[in-house]
Amino acid sequence: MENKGLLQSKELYQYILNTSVYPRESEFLKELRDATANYPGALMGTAPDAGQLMTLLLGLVNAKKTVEIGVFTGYSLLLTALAIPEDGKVTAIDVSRKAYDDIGLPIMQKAGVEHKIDFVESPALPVLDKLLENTENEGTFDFAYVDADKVNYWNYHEKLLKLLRVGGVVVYDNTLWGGSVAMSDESLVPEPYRASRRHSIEFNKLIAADSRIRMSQVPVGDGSTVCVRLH
Ligand SMILES: C[S@@+](CC[C@H](N)C(=O)[O-])C[C@H]1O[C@@H](n2cnc3c(N)ncnc32)[C@H](O)[C@@H]1O
Ligand SMILES: O=c1cc(-c2ccc(O)cc2)oc2c(O)c(O)ccc12
Repeated sequence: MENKGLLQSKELYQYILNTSVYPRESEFLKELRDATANYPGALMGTAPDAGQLMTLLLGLVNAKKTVEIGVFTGYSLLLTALAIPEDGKVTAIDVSRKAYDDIGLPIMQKAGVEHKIDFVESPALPVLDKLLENTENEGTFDFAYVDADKVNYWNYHEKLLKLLRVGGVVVYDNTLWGGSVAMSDESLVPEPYRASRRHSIEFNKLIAADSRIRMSQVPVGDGSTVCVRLH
């Protein structure tokens, strides 16, 4: 497979996938990953090692009510739906449901988890605002996953902290943005990474200074920042 990781060698990343990730990956997740491989934008899918960390965290917090921003074909959505209980719910938000309908939905149905998914086709900010309009939603979400437009990560963070319960977890994907966040010379940054890079750098600074959360920057996949709401 192509090197989607940030480690010192492709071989080391492949070793981790082959030894620790793929043997434990659900057959439905593998099917979705394989089906996504030839779909336009395939590189955007959540990396399987980052997905495995999400599954671990969903279990640790006994996640039942969750929200996801950025679905694409649905790798992270499927692992969430598989991890939550039968009466759990994931509100899945994406500006377009085409990739989900083309690839993910039939696999969700086969996996028997479609009933746990509430897909909302919309930009995410107004959906979060709508959730917050209903004060009963405040502090009730166990888990959130953000894997969409980098420019809005901080806006998502402010709203998600209101929706999460104390002890709830939010995971932000792509926070190392292909390693570009640490490149001192802008001209060395590959063109596709340039536009979002400064947003990721700014977000990483803000989140590291946020006293409302406990956090860890984990170098799985393209960088996952794991945050726990403290109070
Ligand atoms: C990196 S992909 C998500 C990958 C997905 N988590 C997975 O595991 O395959 C990013 C997605 O975010 C969506 N997106 C971009 N901007 C958005 C916004 N403002 N609100 C909601 N979704 C958005 C895109 O349509 C795209 O499908
Ligand atoms: O172009 C990308 C690439 C990724 C990406 C890179 C490496 C990984 O291990 C995982 C994902 O993610 C993207 C993304 O989340 C996005 O919103 C746009 C583009 C890309």
